[in-house]
Amino acid sequence: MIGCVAVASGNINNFYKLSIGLKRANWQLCVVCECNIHSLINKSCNMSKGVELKNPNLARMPSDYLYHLAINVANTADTSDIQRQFGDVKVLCMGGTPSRMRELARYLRNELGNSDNSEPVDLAEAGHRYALFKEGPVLCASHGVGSSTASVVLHELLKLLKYAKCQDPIIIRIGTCGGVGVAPGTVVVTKDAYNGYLRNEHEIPILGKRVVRPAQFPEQVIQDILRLSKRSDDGFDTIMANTMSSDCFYEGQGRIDGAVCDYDDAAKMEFLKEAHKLGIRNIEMEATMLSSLTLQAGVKAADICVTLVNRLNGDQVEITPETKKDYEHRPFLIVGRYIKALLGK
Ligand SMILES: O=P(O)(O)O[C@@H]1C[C@H](O)[C@@H](CO)O1
Ligand SMILES: O=c1cc[nH]c(=O)[nH]1
Repeated sequence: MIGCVAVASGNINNFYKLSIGLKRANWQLCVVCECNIHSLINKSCNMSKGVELKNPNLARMPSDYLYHLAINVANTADTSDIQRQFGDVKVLCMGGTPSRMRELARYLRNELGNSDNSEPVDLAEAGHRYALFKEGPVLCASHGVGSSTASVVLHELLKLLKYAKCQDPIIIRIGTCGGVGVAPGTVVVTKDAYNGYLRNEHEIPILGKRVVRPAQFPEQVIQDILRLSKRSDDGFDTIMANTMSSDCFYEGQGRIDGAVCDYDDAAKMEFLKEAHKLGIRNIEMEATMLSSLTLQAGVKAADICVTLVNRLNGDQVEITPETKKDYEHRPFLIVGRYIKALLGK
């Protein structure tokens, strides 16, 4: 019955997304009322409270060692110690480098009115892979470069949020990217995430099979973020757009300045223009995985990235360290405001 609604609309893509969504929750009522994938995502987000991960195996594990974070959940039946340490978390911020995440933790400390002057403590230091800082109800975690490193820490952080019984947490990536037809320094809040085949989906091999999952971010969150950003106040544009995510910074993003390249500049430009036609205004390396994994987990998420270069004009990131620092700070402003509004500060 529900399948008929989507097929009759003539949009197979939506039908496929709905059928995946239906596996995740009882959405019958929503589908009858409205057959729009974005409103469904938003409704699914509004419905969840604690983090209910759809992995039945977790319930059978007496303990769980979050290996890359070096955090031990010694007793999954009684996680009171984890709840004491992380139970108040409302926002998980993620970004590539440990130093930027430390910087963000410092910035948010100030914004949230905490006068503590001590150095933020890396709670995942013993894992020697990622950095994890906590500033009140905000976690700031580094994820490395690309979906493969980011997905490892995201799986573990989602489990941490579940064990800590965090209520309605949101995960926000704060990153850098290449722009497609927008001025460097523009902040892009991702709507739909496209993979390197220019498909709005996340594709991964699982058990030897090609698994394809939807890759969108909840529009309500995007609108809330955009409402708090104005060019006249900020001095830069913050826009909603689609994002392409690649598994490689060089060939995967159509650069001609990698160690190898067997296409020419014209082919690169044709590809970038094709991406632009799809509403893609930035290219980074995590959005499809982040949107897809958080959708599967039923946790709200957003991706806020500043463009360092306009790829229609070139491949090299040539901005000065000062400009880079200034640009990297822009998503901090946006996310800081959003977090303050979320926490009612
Ligand atoms: O969050 P960051 O700025 O590290 O993310 C982008 C996407 C890749 O991970 C990396 C490539 O330089 O930067
Ligand atoms: O062009 C760019 C710049 C930053 N990060 C990317 O992934 N691509």
